[in-house]
Amino acid sequence: MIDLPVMQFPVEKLINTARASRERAYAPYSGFRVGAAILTREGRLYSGCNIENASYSLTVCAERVAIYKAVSNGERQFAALAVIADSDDYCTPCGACRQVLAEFGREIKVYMCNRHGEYIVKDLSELLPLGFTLKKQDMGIEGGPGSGPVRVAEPVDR
Ligand SMILES: O=c1ccn([C@H]2C[C@H](O)[C@@H](CO)O2)c(=O)[nH]1
Ligand SMILES: [Zn+2]
Repeated sequence: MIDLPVMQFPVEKLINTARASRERAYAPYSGFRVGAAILTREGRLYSGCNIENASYSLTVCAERVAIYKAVSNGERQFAALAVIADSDDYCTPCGACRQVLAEFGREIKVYMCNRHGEYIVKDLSELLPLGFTLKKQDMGIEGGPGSGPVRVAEPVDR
């Protein structure tokens, strides 16, 4: 793996990719259009936009769309994520997206942008202190999550 340090990658390119994806946001209910982009440690980019739904709760954030696109293309190692909305405020990822991102590492840089492309940047570990993880011993298997047979939950007595 090349493990491109994030500082070697132009942050503007990451943010511009997120901004371009925002143009494809499907947000007829909130009108709040969001774009995201995630950078792999080998330097590949995946983008996402928010996709809303008439049932509201099925809405998916731009960040998770980007993460899921990347992971479904075989990516697991991430350097940075950018998120941008059409707002003067910095767009910060929701708790669900922080947790989903944390599945793939705590050292990921998160660029939270305003409409002008200005940003604040923090490590995911700062955005999600004490986030939930399964320890090896919780899974009852050697390698931790993903490396062994799936444990099926016991049915609950009613
Ligand atoms: O970081 C965020 C915050 C909100 N949204 C979306 C969800 C919903 O479609 C709309 C309003 O919350 O913005 C994102 O995609 N990312
Ligand atoms: Zn979210």
